Amino acid sequence: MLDSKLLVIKIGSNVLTQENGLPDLERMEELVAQIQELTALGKKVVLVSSGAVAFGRQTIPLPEKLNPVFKKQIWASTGQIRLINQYQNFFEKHKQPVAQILVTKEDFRDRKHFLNMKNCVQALLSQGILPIINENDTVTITELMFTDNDELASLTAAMINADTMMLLTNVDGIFTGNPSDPDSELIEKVASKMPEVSKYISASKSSFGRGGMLTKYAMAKKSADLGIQVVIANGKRENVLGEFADKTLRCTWFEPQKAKHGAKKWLAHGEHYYVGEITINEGAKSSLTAEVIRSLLPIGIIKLEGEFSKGDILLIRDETGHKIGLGRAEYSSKVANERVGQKNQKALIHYDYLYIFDHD
Ligand SMILES: Nc1ncnc2c1ncn2[C@@H]1O[C@H](COP(=O)(O)OP(=O)(O)O)[C@@H](O)[C@H]1O
Ligand SMILES: N[C@@H](CCC(=O)OP(=O)(O)O)C(=O)O
Repeated sequence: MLDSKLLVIKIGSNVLTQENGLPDLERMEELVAQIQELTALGKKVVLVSSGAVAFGRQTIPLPEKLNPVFKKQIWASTGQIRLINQYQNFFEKHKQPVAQILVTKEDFRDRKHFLNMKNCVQALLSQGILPIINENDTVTITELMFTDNDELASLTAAMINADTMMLLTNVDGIFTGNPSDPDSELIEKVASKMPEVSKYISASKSSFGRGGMLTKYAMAKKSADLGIQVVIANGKRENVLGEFADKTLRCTWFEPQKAKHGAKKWLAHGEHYYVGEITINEGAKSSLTAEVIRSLLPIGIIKLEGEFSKGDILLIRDETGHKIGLGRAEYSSKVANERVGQKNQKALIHYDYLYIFDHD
């Protein structure tokens, strides 16, 4: 494990609930105390916490047949108050001010929104205030939803250039089979050149979780590729954060790759957020996938689809339709359409705002 200065800690619903579904306030208070110990060591922490729905469900009984969307909205909106109140009470005992940030997927799509959010988190951290982030569950329904808070944590870690992301759940990490099966072993390290470990992961979830281990794995892998070390560990474990700081923690650790710079990290998560699509010719493809990557000029573009503005994310495909990367538009689709295929035109995607997918 590597040293850490700025970390995103994600706490899953299961960590904060007991088996009977009631909030596990003792655990929550413990984790708050441990976060304070990390802060005392000079580390900066951003918390991504689930638990709103689980806390709401406990206090607001609803008829079985009520529309599930309404149920989620009612439990999330009532539960989030309880969740954040508990955090505030526990952190107050350590004289630690906290802030609540509720976000949607839209906030990560638009680069201006994204930068506003990033600046806000940084401003809070610079004043010694601990941000607690959750999804704004009352307005995010279906396609507006994050897969789960593991995705939100991973976007947050990329946004603030965190060096570490910890996903705290109710198992010690990724096992070679069902974690409750005594023959299953914990996978302690995941490196980029290792064979896929996703084959071990079943779609089963713990009782109150949303995404399951598969999204945790996918998000951990993506973050590690961007240069962020990732730890999947058991948030129910005594002194989990202390052991992390001492580098003695039993967990699954994802080795980070060479760090990518900020804008590329934003783009790397843009696969679900692109507004337009461009198809490029073979010459442009070899130039973009070469060792020394160049900007994408209109001469290499064959086709443009969708209406986009300057700053929007575009998906890049080759002539066979294969997705090869993402980039940020330097100008609108209106201007781009006038320049397609032409020589001596300004790049539609600048090198600094280009993210090429790993190709096999
Ligand atoms: N190979 C595996 N190793 C570890 N956990 C697994 C594996 N396959 C499935 N899981 C399940 O993933 C669950 C954790 O994911 P999830 O329910 O989303 O938790 P959280 O609420 O903390 O986000 C574990 O409780 C476990 O049941
Ligand atoms: N935003 C939701 C959390 C959804 C979620 O991703 O839960 P989990 O899989 O436990 O991290 C809530 O606060 O209830």
